[in-house]
Amino acid sequence: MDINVVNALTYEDFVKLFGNVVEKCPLISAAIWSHRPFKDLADIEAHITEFILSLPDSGKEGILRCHPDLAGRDLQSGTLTRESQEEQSQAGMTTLDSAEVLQMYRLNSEYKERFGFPFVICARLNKKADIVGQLSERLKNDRAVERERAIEEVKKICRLRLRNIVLSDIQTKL
Ligand SMILES: NC(=O)N[C@H]1NC(=O)NC1=O
Repeated sequence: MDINVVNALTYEDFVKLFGNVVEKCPLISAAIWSHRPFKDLADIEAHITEFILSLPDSGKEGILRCHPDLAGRDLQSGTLTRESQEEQSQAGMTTLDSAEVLQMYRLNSEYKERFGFPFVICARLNKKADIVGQLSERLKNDRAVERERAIEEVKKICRLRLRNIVLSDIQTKL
């Protein structure tokens, strides 16, 4: 994908294309559009990171709360975003047996009860066993540490989603 094509996009098309690089947070792409022209994809990523890190803790937690649970209700009812569906599928979350679904439900609930936001991890970079292990492990963190840890995962998810957009045909997404 040519960065000049991206830089020529209207904000409507830019948000349509990049609006879900951070799950259900199109506000972020709408905000960084004004930083055009971008040098390259890494520059877009840097602006997204800068925006996220500039938020107060409540804003960062708001971003986390826009994420669906792994193997949660949205997956069961088929209401995940296309990106999240692909990611959860790659991590093996769509083929859990009923005992594993129950285990995820319990751990996700415990996590949300403790922190007030859902457990977020870059599913593409983790297999099923790693996700369960990390979920149990990160439950031990204190809230501030865990908030930053989860935001790091949001950045990883964002990087891979951006890369996916570049590799695919821009026209098919507009
Ligand atoms: N809760 C959570 O981590 N959700 C996600 N992770 C990921 O890679 N895609 C998601 O939707």
